[in-house]
Amino acid sequence: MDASEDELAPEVRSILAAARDRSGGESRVSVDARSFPDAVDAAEDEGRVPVVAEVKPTSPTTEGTRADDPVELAREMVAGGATALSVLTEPEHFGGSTENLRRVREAVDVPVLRKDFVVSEAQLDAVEADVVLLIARFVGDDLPDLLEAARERGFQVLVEVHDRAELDRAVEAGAEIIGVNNRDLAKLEVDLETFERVAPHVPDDATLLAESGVSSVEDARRMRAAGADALLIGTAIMDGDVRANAERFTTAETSE
Ligand SMILES: O=P(O)(O)OC[C@@H](O)[C@@H](O)c1c[nH]c2ccccc12
Repeated sequence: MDASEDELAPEVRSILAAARDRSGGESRVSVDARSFPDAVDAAEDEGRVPVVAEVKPTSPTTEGTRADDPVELAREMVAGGATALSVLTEPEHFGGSTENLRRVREAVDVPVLRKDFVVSEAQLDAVEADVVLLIARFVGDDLPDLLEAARERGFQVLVEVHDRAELDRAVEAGAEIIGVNNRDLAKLEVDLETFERVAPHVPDDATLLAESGVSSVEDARRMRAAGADALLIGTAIMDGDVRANAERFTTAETSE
């Protein structure tokens, strides 16, 4: 463990340790990806706020587990206007699975993001997805190689950053889809100012996501005003009627 890992919340250290032990797929995947930037543009043209709705059965910061069929939840989210979906595949801390992702991607026609803690090339082969997440803080110096390895397989790549230094590394590596995570992985606390601080430095041609902590229509408007092309929303959509929740956020700029 390097020095910066000492600063991570214990839950996050446990997630990372588990991620390092996880095996990859049996053979190399080749993905015919649905374009995420095009889906974002289409939503925008139709007057909807581009929302990536997340199927997240549980998390270290959520109470309880939602046991509903992920496919049902996914369909409801799309019916509520979601532009894309994010599906947790991390099994031990988020209740996810690669099987959930496979089934969801088969059931909907929007782009689907694989939400996991991928730290090695072989893990990219665990399941097909339209977009795969790489977390700058966790992949460290391997970011350029993993980005390249993911693209060779046909994935689009969402690179998650939390501060200016990580953003610079993402841009340097050639990231085209960038997410600023409002949740600090050291303390697990959410602060929407994180996005506001980092967003002005993101190149204009990147597709920019605000991730985590968007819990109200006001938060959604605030992130959009700060430059978010799309919002990644989990808890606030998973809690209650997912269709109505998704609709509330996708219409945040056209409702009262
Ligand atoms: O539930 P929230 O606060 O709306 O957050 C969603 C998403 O941003 C969060 O689940 C997340 C952001 N980055 C991650 C990395 C791995 C697992 C999960 C995440």
